[in-house]
Amino acid sequence: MTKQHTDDELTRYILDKSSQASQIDDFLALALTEARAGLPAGALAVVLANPPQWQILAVSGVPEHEVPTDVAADALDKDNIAKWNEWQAAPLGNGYALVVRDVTDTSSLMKFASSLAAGMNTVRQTQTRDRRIRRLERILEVTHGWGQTNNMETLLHAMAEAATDLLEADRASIFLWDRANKQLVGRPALGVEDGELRIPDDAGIVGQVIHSGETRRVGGGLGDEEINRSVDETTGYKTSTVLCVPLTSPDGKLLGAFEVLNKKKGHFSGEDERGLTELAAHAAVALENTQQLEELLTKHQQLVEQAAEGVQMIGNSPAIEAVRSTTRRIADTDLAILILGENGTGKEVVAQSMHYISSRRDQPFIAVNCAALTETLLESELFGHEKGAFTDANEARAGKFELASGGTLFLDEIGDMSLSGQAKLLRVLEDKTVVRVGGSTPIHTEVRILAATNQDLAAMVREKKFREDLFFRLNVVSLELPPLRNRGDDVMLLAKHFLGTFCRTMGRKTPPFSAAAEKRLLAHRWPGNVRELRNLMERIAYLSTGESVEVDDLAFIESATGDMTETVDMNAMLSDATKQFQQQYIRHTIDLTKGNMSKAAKRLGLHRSNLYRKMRQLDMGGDEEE
Ligand SMILES: Nc1ncnc2c1ncn2[C@@H]1O[C@H](COP(=O)(O)OP(=O)(O)OP(=O)(O)O)[C@@H](O)[C@H]1O
Repeated sequence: MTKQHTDDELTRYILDKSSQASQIDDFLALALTEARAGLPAGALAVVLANPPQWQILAVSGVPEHEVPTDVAADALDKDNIAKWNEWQAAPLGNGYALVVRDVTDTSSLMKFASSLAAGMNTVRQTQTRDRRIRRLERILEVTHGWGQTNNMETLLHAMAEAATDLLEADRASIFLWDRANKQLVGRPALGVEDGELRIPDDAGIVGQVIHSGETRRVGGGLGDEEINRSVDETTGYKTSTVLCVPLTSPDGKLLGAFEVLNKKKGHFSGEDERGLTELAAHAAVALENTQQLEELLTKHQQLVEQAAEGVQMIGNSPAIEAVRSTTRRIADTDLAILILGENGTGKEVVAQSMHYISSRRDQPFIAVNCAALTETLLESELFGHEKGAFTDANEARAGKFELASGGTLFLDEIGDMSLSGQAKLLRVLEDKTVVRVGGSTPIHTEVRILAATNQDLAAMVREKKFREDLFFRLNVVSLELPPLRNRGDDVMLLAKHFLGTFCRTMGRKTPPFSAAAEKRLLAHRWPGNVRELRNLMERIAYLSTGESVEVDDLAFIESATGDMTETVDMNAMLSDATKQFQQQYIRHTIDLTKGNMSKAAKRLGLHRSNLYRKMRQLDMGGDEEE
């Protein structure tokens, strides 16, 4: 048999085996054994350069540790046969090399090396095809049940689970595109309170996929800076690798994006990309079939609308009209606003209405009462803390400034904030960043601040209890809510509104107010303002039993028959002081006569109709006649 003949036989053998093999190891074992006899060779090995190491894939006639890798490195470097003593090496492409000992015929060696390289390629293709088939089978297996379920939540969970499993990732989320609100709704959003993550539709990698309709693979040193860290901050999760594909329905409608995070080993591959694309195609069909898709997207909208409807600022008095119109005018600015007024005058109501008529309405409204927490707790509540920042800080936590980002943060009782808290607040207002307690990294936040107080902040500035720079910053626009006693007939509007609401929840018909009861309500000083009135109406709804609300039902009104304990503001102008005194004196007299206006007028030496006129002049309400 000629040498040429043996070489050809070896080549045929190699190609034959490569078309049957499904595993590279099996193929190499057969090929090397055959070549040892055919070439012939004393020993053979196939190695892979995997810097800084070498991987020995197969050996014949030599233990693994005796395979010389330097000669293989030489061969790869010059892309040609290399020699070292009785050893030779030939490159096989893609970092693979064949290493042989005691081969005399270099031309046979080269022929064998090239058929071995071709054979390895064939086996690799078979392996890829097999993996693809297995992946498709697995996809069919997991997606089989999807068509049956009509429950969006279950479906989304199943999809995320299938993706994490199939792609060996740590997490997966499906982002549905809420076009109307330019938002992406992430489900399931593990680690987020109430399981829903909403981000602007142009944020981060998912945003790019939505807008370009193209797959993105990021992380592990490639485009890391594009990962949206603010989402990580919300979830407390550290994203290192991301694969995100568009979620497109069969008729080409872009429904959202399917994202997997953190490949357990290494980075997401092109094969992972194909796998997720296939899974996404199935997911899109299943999702389209659930009627809940629309519901999910509209649910949030409905919740926002409900919340917005719940915030009603009742009142027609000129002072309230003025507040309402200023609120509308400044709602869509990002200005920090100071809302002033006694306790219970509706400062939070104003803050909420401003939020719900602004373009921030789809984002959170968060209220914090600065007087309710100790100095340390308040700072960690507002600015968040890093792990170990203080004894109980077992893990890092985002503060309200971060959580409210994109929305509104209402800081009630701002006068009670510590000076160091005030310094941090100023920083948020000036450069839109917060630094967590115990941390040093500034975190960006797009929050709008509305602050409220019933204290005299200017006086506090003089006493050095409140930072002057912060005061000026907050005081650019301020809104003043008048006490209820100065809102005239609004008292009755509010009383009827509250009584109606409470009676409806109790399933009870709302009783009307007797004329005497109305007068009594209008004459009261309302030291607790709207809150006091609301509480009173709640008690009446539960406790009164008559067809109408009578003066006797109002016995709960504080100091209704009490002494005249009110005082006139000694800093007021004479005309205001006189007005205040007259209001108080009339109220006191009406209280004494238990709301009997004729008796009250008599005691005051006035005709009854003159008393009503006087009350109207003094903004005390007072529509005519019982
Ligand atoms: N104009 C209004 N229309 C309807 N309800 C109101 C109005 N003003 C206040 N309320 C109701 O009165 C109660 C007290 O209002 P709110 O909490 O807004 O007052 P506040 O000034 O923020 O009080 P505090 O200073 O004590 O925090 C709430 O139940 C609120 O819904």
